[in-house]
Amino acid sequence: MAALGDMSSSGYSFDEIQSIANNILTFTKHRPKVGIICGSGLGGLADQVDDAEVISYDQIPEFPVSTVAGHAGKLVFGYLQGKPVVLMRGRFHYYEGYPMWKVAMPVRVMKAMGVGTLVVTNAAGGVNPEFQTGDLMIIKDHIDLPGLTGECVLIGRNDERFGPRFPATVGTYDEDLRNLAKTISVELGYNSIMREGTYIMIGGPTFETVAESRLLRTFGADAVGMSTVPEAVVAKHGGLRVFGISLITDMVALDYNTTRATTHEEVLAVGQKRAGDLQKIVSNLVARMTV
Ligand SMILES: O=P(O)(O)O[C@H]1O[C@H](CO)[C@@H](O)[C@H]1O
Ligand SMILES: Nc1nc2[nH]cnc2c(=O)[nH]1
Repeated sequence: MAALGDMSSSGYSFDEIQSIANNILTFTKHRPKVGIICGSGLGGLADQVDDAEVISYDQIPEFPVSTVAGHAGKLVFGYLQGKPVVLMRGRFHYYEGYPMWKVAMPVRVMKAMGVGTLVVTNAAGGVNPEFQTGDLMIIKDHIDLPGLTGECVLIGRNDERFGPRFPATVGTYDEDLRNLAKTISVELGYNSIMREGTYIMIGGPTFETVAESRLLRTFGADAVGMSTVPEAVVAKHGGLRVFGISLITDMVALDYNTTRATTHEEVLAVGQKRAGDLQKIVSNLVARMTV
């Protein structure tokens, strides 16, 4: 194998991704069909995985490590509601200093392991003034702010085996899965907290100023965070079905008459309090999706 990461701007080659996936599969008997990426403080879903086999990221030579509180840095293989899954307890963020391709590299590894559906979860700030802390938002669409300004995850040489040079991103978030999640949330009595909207990715790690929050609202964003979009873009590029859901952990400040400032501790605390609702939706969704 060539030195890993030779193509520094575009990441691991197709063969390298295949080899990383094959290496990981030697640690587990499971063969996942659904990949789930857990957002900040939302890794508790892993406790519901049956027959779990856990691999630390630091056991996998080519994997980055999680450096953010609330991201444990483990791959969890097993069955969720009878479906073979792999969960990432801990994702990688651009602000940790990883190049964008590396942030989303695990999605290609998941695909190489046989995953056909990606579920992404995150903690996000509410930008839509009608939202409240603790709401859940099905992601209907996203705004790739880094991508629009030259930091798209697909920058670099393209290997058509990963996907086309100029991929469409319309319809990234699968409509059938979104409808199924809406049905499930009604059945579970979550309609009063369930929203649907547009997630905007900022690079972070700074939380938004008031002026920036106003700008994000003007752009049409309903929720803001520092993740998810590169993963969803790489998944769509590779032909995966994608479902995304945000837990609104705080409301951004849209006026200057506030002394309130978002902290990561607050994000984790709300995550701890409300993660159960998000986990119920995701586990019921996985139970009822075809794989
Ligand atoms: O998107 P996840 O990983 O849930 O994390 C969110 O929470 C952190 C900020 O508190 C940021 O990393 C933001 O993106
Ligand atoms: N305001 C805000 N809240 C968050 N909660 C989780 N991520 C974010 C973010 O990027 N901004």
